[in-house]
Amino acid sequence: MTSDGTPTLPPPPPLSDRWALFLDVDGTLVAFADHPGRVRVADAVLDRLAVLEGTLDGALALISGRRIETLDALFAPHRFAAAGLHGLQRRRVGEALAPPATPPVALQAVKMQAKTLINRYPDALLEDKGEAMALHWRAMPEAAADLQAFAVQALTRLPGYHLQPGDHVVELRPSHGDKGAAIAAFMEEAPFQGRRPVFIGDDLTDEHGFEIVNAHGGVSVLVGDREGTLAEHRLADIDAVYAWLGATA
Ligand SMILES: O=P(O)(O)OC[C@H]1O[C@H](O[C@H]2O[C@H](CO)[C@@H](O)[C@H](O)[C@H]2O)[C@H](O)[C@@H](O)[C@@H]1O
Repeated sequence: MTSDGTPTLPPPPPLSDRWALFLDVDGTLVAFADHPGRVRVADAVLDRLAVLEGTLDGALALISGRRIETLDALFAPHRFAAAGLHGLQRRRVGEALAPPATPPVALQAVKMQAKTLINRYPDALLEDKGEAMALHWRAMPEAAADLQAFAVQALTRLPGYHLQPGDHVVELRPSHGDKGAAIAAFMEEAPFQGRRPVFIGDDLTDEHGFEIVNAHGGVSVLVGDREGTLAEHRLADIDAVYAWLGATA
């Protein structure tokens, strides 16, 4: 039972090779670190994902807030099917990645102002993701209020943009697309089409994915114990994800 009195969610059923597997990255496949560049995917996890991609006939995709270019570096030498920037980017397996879009001039100005603000908080971080940007305070929680207020104010100068709250982070990203839309698009195509989707994620942005997967009669899995989720199953932590995937990290 959670603190608000709702029943604890059950664990997901065992993975079937007839399913389509969609995986969030930070907080699901990799443990959090103070800096986005300091995470690492364990070799055992990489190896297991490569095996699963084969047993699922290619129906495996990473669904992340990071850019796909960053995912390719993290998961090298593998290049999995992926959605990046919370669904703004999407790449099928074996496909070349579309060149990055030019960020709007207004976003460049916001990034410059964010740099000035970040200078007051040496352990906070501006992550420049091209068309999107993230303000991180994991290593400096006292910066949270100022960074969130800055993002709310900056949003008024960014038509077509959306404020994406996350785990010790607030992001400004183009409003079109989300993780659910990316999963739905994969489900329209081989090798995902006709399979039962399963999506595992931990953060608020993953709720879009849970909603779509539920609508497809799939298996939605929250990592951790956040309240108010649409997920119908739960794994306690990253180690439980590894165990469910059959990866020994
Ligand atoms: O959708 P995800 O794959 O979960 O990506 C969400 C964001 O993850 C990264 O930030 C988070 O992880 C960092 C590294 O552990 C951590 O320092 C930060 O506090 C977390 O919010 C990434 O930096 C973002 O770009 C992603 O959108």
